[in-house]
Amino acid sequence: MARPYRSVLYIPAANARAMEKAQNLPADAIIFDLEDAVSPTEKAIAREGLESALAGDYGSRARILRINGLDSEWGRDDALACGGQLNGVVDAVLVPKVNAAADLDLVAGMVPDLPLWAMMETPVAMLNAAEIAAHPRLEGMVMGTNDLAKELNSRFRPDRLPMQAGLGLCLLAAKAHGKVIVDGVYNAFKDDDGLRVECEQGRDMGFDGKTLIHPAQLSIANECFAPSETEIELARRQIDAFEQAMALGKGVAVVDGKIVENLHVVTARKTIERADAIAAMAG
Ligand SMILES: CC(C)(COP(=O)(O)OP(=O)(O)OC[C@H]1O[C@@H](n2cnc3c(N)ncnc32)[C@H](O)[C@@H]1OP(=O)(O)O)[C@@H](O)C(=O)NCCC(=O)NCCSC(=O)C[C@H](O)C(=O)O
Ligand SMILES: [Mg+2]
Repeated sequence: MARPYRSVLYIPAANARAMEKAQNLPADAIIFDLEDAVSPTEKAIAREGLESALAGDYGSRARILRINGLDSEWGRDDALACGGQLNGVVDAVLVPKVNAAADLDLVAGMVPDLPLWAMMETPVAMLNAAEIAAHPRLEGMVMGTNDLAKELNSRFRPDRLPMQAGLGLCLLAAKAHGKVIVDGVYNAFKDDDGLRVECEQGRDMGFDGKTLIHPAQLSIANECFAPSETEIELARRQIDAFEQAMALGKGVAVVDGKIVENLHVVTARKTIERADAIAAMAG
């Protein structure tokens, strides 16, 4: 059963209180951030505190550590820590500003045992999305829409029109290679309506979930990226109707006036699997 990634919460790795609090927050995954959310003066101290902080009880929440880039003065030590003392308390390593598959090779060499994730947040990464997604150590992609907007000199719009090309290229690449992909953050963390619009857009495009910056954003992401009761009920009826049609020697069923073929049953089964995985996580 695939693990859900509806809500992926960033926490600055220098914020001990927030890291402890997260052990009881309803996030599917947590990104402990050593990069942008931690000031240069705190980076080494934050890294040193992670071994005990991450050994806390995070339950079934995936613990993903975002390291600094290898071109920074901290990145190499971050990566070596993931391959050393943090191995065992980290579930995956998130590499910022990946431009090409070769960037992942460098981290893979320093972190032999953990799955890698890639921040997709530069124009060249959008153009190289297919080779990045194909990397054998890559488990998932995270859209970095703030950095991408900065690089593109694009504006933030509710419809995210300027982002669509990049989002689409990364989605296609992730899906083609069977990798997880989560959408970028919504900066206005007190604007629930705006967050919901962006979650629904990302969900409808095919993203697995959304990265978040504040606990107040969790419930909306969890709701939007989970199958609704109506969708689960429809999926069950589609499966039943198709099985009955097959038993009668037919290849097609009709539910609520719409055709149901084998491919729709595949989607219906995925809906039920997602609902079961979410229920298993909650239980
Ligand atoms: C945005 C914040 C700085 C706001 O913090 P604050 O003013 O402290 O918020 P609150 O007072 O409302 O906090 C209430 C309680 O919730 C806890 N809290 C806050 N944020 C988090 C969190 N992210 N995880 C867990 N817990 C959190 C506070 O500790 C309060 O607890 P209590 O004391 O018990 O009341 C802050 O939310 C924050 O720092 N968010 C994360 C920012 C971050 O990580 N940014 C970097 C990642 S985004 C990025 O880089 C995008 C990407 O790369 C791109 O390019 O797009
Ligand atoms: Mg970024």
